[in-house]
Amino acid sequence: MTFTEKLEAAWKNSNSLLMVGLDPDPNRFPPCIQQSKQAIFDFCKGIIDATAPYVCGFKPQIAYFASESAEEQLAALCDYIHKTYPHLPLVLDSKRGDIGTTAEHYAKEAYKRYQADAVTVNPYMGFDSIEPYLAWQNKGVIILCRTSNPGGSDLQFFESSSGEPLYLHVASLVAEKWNRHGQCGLVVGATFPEELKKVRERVGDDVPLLVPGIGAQGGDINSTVQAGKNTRSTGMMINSSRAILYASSGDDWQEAAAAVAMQTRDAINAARG
Ligand SMILES: O=C(O)c1cc(=O)[nH]c(=O)n1[C@@H]1O[C@H](COP(=O)(O)O)[C@@H](O)[C@H]1O
Repeated sequence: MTFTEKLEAAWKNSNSLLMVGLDPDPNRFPPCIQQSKQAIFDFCKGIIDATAPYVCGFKPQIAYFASESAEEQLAALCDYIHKTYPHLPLVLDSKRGDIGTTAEHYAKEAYKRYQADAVTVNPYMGFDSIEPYLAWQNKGVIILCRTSNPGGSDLQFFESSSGEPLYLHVASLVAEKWNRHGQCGLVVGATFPEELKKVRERVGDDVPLLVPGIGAQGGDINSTVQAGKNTRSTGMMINSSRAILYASSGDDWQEAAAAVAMQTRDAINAARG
């Protein structure tokens, strides 16, 4: 099964476009978790089990694991997700970008070491920095396009001689040239619904969009869904990390995370119509 097929099945069978981001910050763990020798694994496993019924997938952000020398815990979590929730896509958020020979190792890191179904990458170095990921034909490559952060406008709005902003140029390159075997997706922030709409119009129904920026970053769910959904009312992995992970710092942290995940999923589904 390819990443795209797994994602389509997850949208359908889970009836959800919500992706839960795993950004474990030990400073924000509930006290009951903090003493554990593998607190990062235990916290993320608790979040995964609490929110699995409401999501179309999970998105671990590698920096939160690597900064705590917890790569082994990340690998164990990825293994846990695949064994316990084999139907849910795992998107490793690592935003790698380098020359081809190095990118081959970044691809192996994502798809072999961490068993990711897809990985986020930075397109700044162009196609030969993306091509090594495409060699893994069943895997997904989610390419940064119009990011959710304010600073994204510093470069992504830069206009080419034809007057087209860079983020739309990236969208066209991906949809028309780079998207071999239907492997590619794009990252577009929920904080920029106008641009999200333009990207969807540019790429059509079949390029999945990873859409961070609701919850903690303040993106509006209804605007996001109206702008980014495809004609099948799917097409998006709408990410929420902090709003779900840290819904409560008390003993009820799992129940609170589950409640926010369910509410978010339901709000997204209400907007899908
Ligand atoms: O690639 C990403 O997931 C990503 C792209 C982007 O433009 N903005 C963005 O916030 N993200 C990630 O989404 C997560 C933040 O989610 P929140 O905690 O819900 O704001 C972090 O892991 C970010 O790295």
